[in-house]
Amino acid sequence: MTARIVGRPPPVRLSRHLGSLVSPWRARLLAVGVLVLAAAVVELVPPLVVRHVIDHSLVRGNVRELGTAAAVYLAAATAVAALSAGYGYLAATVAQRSLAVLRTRLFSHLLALPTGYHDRTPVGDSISRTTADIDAIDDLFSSSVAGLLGQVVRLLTLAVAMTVLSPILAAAAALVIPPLLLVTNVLRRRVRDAERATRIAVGAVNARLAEDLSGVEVIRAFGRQLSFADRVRRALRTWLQAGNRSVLFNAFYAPVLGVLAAVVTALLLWLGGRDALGAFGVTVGTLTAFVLLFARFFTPLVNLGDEWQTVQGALAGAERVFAVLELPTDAGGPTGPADLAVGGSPPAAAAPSAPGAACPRTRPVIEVEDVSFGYLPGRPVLHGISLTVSAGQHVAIVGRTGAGKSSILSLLAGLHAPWSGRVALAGGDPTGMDDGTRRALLGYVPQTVALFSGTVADNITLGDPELTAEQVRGAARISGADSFIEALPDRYDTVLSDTGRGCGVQLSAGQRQLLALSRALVTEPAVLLLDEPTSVVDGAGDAAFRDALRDRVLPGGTAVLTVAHRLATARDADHVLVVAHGRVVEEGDPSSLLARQSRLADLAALELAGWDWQDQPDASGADDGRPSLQRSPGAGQG
Ligand SMILES: Nc1ncnc2c1ncn2[C@@H]1O[C@H](COP(=O)(O)OP(=O)(O)OP(=O)(O)O)[C@@H](O)[C@H]1O
Repeated sequence: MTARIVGRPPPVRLSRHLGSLVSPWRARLLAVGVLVLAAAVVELVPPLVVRHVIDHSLVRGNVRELGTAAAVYLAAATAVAALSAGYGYLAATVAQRSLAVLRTRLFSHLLALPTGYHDRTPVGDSISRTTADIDAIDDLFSSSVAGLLGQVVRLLTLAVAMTVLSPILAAAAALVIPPLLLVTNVLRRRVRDAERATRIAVGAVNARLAEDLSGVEVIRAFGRQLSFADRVRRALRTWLQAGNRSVLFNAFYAPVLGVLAAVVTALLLWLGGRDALGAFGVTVGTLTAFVLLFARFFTPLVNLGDEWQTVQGALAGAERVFAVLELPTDAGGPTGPADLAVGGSPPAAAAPSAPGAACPRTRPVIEVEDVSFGYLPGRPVLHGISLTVSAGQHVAIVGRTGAGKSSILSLLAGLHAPWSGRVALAGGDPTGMDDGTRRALLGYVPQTVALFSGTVADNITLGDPELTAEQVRGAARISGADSFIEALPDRYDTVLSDTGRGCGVQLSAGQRQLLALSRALVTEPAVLLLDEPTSVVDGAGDAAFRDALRDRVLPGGTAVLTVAHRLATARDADHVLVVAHGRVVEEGDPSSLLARQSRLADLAALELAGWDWQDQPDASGADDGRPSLQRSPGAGQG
């Protein structure tokens, strides 16, 4: 499945997403609305008190009412402050809770997205969406949303109050509306575009940082610090330019509104000064109160302008977050193995002591039937591949670099779906398995080992509490990891750093591979997919693992499919497939293949002579999988 983020979701989806995000906190939001409305209404009281003081107390010399007026003024102002604090607090709690949910939902969704999405999306970009883009929404939700809501309600109540106070003054003030709408619309679009560009630039910078920092050893070893720093500087410059555009457009908004407000206020005062309003019954007090209300009317507008950048940044961030959430995941409903467990036992419980004991010897556990597949449309890398592996059988795939060996394993691991043909593990589609079935059924060692922060045991169990210390040790003994783990400071409780960096203990590449093997073995799976699992383990370690596989894993009924790095692995297998250019070009049992003139025999002869057959790319298209003569560095003469 091709999962790509194309463009942005239509605005209606954005509001639907944001709505569904906060909907669990409807009651709190309702309380926020009520408090906002109450604050906006109470806020009308101070100007009306001023009008009363001018028209009734000062003009008529009735100073005794001033004390009451002052008390009402103070009470109203205090009530507004209290109500604002109340709705601000409630809105912030809704923001924090809903964004915590959003972060978790986004991360879970990222984990469930098709492998193809992660193949094409830099890790830094995904990190940027889960952190910086949600932070942008957080900025709006936590600190601004209640304020913004308050400003909008305040605008409406002030507009109503001004109209009620003096329709003629309100009509004069309404002259400000057309230029106001024009300015707002132009700046809104500009700031939104700039914020969108900013969010994309932040994603690009994060992607570059993640990539460069994970390759820091290469950069330093090759003396390329300056050039890589320059690449980051260029990405940062794009971010800065987008940010500057947003700030620039935003900076214009408040001053332009200030000028518009001043023009209308001056007009009102000018009309008042020429006594042009007396005919309409506009008193000095009404004019004063109106001007005060009008000034207040502009305060929320200016405040809205100040928050414009935050709002547009949050909307641009929300677009990127929801664009990912709208991508379909791989989980197409559990379609577990049809009848992995003979006699109906669940696969997890089927093999308490011997790996794969649940599978009958004769039926294929791994099935690949006439499969074609590619990562990019129109560029197939596998053509009509077929293979089967039965319980207790070991099949090895050999072939040169880029032949398509790992692609076969990744289809079987359910990381990709085939274009055509059928892939099945114990009769089930590996892309649709639920987690429990997958865990019971499949042990997979990919070519690149990923370790996570945590202890050695955590890395073997991947945090599965069902696995016992005895099972962990058992798996490590089979893989050969047990001996080096026992030598670590806290044995199985030794804390590892995720990538061999950081504060934990660092492992060698070979030790990491043995740990990955233990991880694959610990659930005693019915299927083992091993992609060059001992390629950087020394010869003795490789031989020990091959022995353990033969003596302790295969007899339990586990079906093993190995991409062989060394031909010794292929020799040990029950069946060998030679793959070239995405096709099976030869297959058979290794001893008969080696006994006659075959591609496997050619490869064996070359390996014996010290020629590295595997590291030669399978890209020329000219050969048919027969080895070319390339001597491996440091290899001895045969
Ligand atoms: N994630 C991917 N996206 C696009 N193309 C890919 C991807 N992974 C592999 N390919 C391409 O698919 C082809 C087969 O790759 P694959 O990794 O299956 O080969 P391989 O035989 O396992 O090679 P090696 O021995 O080097 O591991 C190669 O041409 C490679 O460029």
